[in-house]
Amino acid sequence: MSEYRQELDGGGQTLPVRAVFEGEFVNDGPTVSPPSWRQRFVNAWLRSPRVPLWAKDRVHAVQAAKDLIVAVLRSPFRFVGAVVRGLVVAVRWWRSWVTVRDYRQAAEQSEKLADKFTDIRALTLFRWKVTGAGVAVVPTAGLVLWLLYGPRALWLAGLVVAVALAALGRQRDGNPGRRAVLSGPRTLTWTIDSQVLVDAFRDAKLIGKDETLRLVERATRQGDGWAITVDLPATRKAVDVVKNRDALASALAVDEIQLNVERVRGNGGHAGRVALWVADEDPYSAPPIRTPLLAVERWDAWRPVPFGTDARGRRIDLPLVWTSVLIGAIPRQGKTMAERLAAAGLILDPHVRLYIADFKNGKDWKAAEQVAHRFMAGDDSEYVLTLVDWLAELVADVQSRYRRMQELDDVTCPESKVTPAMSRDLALSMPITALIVDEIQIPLEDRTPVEVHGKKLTAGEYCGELLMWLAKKAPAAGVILVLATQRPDGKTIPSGLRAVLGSRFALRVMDWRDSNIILGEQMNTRGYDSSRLLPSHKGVGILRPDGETQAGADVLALTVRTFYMPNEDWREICVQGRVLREQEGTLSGHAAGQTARPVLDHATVAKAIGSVTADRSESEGLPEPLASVVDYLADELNGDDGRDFVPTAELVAALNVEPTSFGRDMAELGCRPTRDRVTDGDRVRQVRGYDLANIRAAIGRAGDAAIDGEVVEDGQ
Ligand SMILES: Nc1ncnc2c1ncn2[C@@H]1O[C@H](COP(=O)(O)OP(=O)(O)OP(=O)(O)O)[C@@H](O)[C@H]1O
Repeated sequence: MSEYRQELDGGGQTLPVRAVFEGEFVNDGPTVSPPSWRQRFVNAWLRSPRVPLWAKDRVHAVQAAKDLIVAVLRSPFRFVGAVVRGLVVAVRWWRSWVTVRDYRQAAEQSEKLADKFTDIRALTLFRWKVTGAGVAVVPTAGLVLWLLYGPRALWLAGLVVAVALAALGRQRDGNPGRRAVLSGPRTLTWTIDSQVLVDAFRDAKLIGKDETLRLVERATRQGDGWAITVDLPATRKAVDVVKNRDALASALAVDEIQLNVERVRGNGGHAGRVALWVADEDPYSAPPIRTPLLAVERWDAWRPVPFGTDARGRRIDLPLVWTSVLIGAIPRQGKTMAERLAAAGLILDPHVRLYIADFKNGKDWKAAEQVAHRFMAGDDSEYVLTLVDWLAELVADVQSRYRRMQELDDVTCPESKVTPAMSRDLALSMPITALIVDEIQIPLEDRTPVEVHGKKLTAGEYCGELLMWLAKKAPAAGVILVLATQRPDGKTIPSGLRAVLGSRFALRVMDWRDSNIILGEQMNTRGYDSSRLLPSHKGVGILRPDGETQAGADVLALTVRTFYMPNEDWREICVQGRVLREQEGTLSGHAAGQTARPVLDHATVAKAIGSVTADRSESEGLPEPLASVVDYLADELNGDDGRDFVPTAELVAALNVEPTSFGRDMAELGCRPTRDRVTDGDRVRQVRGYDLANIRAAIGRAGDAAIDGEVVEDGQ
């Protein structure tokens, strides 16, 4: 048998490695000894569903002990309460008995009260007599007992009666009439009496009248609130509970901001398992917490950046590398603060290159000037055009990165993605690069005409195109976008751009539509609607992270309150960022005093992003029905290898339009139908339809008209 020799890393030492034959089972690992009986017992104990949770876990054991002490301390009061309720029940029963209520009601219903009146009266009289006899007998019996056995017998008899009354008056499920009409605040009673929680789920219509919950983890104190995990009945879904959090909050009599509902996923969870956490009070009313970044000397941009805390006070970090972030809110809700928090982590990593564009033109970003490779603060068209240049520079950079990555060996660059080592290697020149834009709606809405690759566009549209390309392609090459907008409406931020921004953070907005625009479609129906956040909750928003957060890998979105970073802290971080860059020799561009503008070839960039004509045509600015046609044929209009004719019947069916008016509207836009042959299975037929070249020409005409119109408007 031949033997190969394998060299160990570094040591130069060689070890013989036996040849391995195909199909041979190889087990080179250390032999695993079977678990001892003790380990087996512990494993079985921990896994058994029959062993209660308190016997497995210290936290639950402590909670169970606390519950027991509370129950013991409360028991005398509960007993007295039950006796009083029993007495009330007994008196009510006696009253209805002595007045022969059932007989009387039956006679009333059958309208024979007059006939039965004498009988009823006689029976009432008789029952009063029995009552009188009872009243006479009971004290006499008591006296006899006392004389015969002394006072102890009386105590014993009293105890028996009290126990009987307590049994009669004990709180039972579905006992109408036993509950006070106004039972006072319901808050937190569910932590003691789980029936209250079941009732709340029923009241919120999350489970049916005959259904109940199964307790997975009893109520325990966690942070400043109570946590409990329950299983819903089969067929009921945890996502519905998340969705109808408000109804549950109402049923539990707490503000919805205090109620945190999460679906328990992965191992130990399933589609019907819900973890609830109810805060004792508004978790966001406490003073804000300062960013922990103040305490660190430097940060690694590859580590998620400390962003804020969730309602339970858990720290939530925001992963930034390989993704891009969109932050949206109405003014004065903490948008800039959130964006600066993301930026702070990047500033404290001297290997990160920063492009910072502040279209708010305030002092919020001023301090970052000393670390930024490119920096500007302003809001007129001149700045928008500068941003366009930056974007073009970034597109060219990303392309050059991909080209260079192809040439790198697999050890340095295992995939077409920048690695931490690559991003820090100055020779490779592929640092993590962040483009941070505040008030992105300003450049996106800018109407300055620009001509790119022979096409007329507005600067805003071109910005949108470039940003879209970057958001799609750049994160893997180490270029991150962090965009914040004050106007999160559908028109301002093109849907194509929104779709490719991985992480979203929505602070308070005006209505659920705006919230969906930031967080993604249908998010309000899944229970995430940032328009419901309170105006007083500055810095509180819904985070839809791209990747794992401390709340778990599978959490769709969570409410986060950002850390607080006033200007002095921000300045301190920027100063530290500069010191670090100076030490590492990574200070460049604007921060290093270089004012040279990038040398750009917009034609190459436009060609690279390829979509200037086609993507732009995605409905925006085009009249109907051309916009719908363009959306439907998007890929075919973009590609050269698609078909060049589309049958009218296909368009009419796909767009669900009336054929005659569709033909007329298309003709008005200069698109006349022609006849062409199409293959339908084995047959070749001649049908009416439109040449794609005609449609492209119509798009061009309509687009030019739109831009010309805008220029005239601007000029007025
Ligand atoms: N996490 C937070 N905790 C407490 N207060 C905060 C928090 N975040 C922001 N704020 C406060 O909210 C106010 C608005 O913050 P910021 O300037 O970031 O809002 P903005 O949405 O960027 O405003 P604009 O739309 O005017 O640019 C500030 O006074 C700030 O102190």
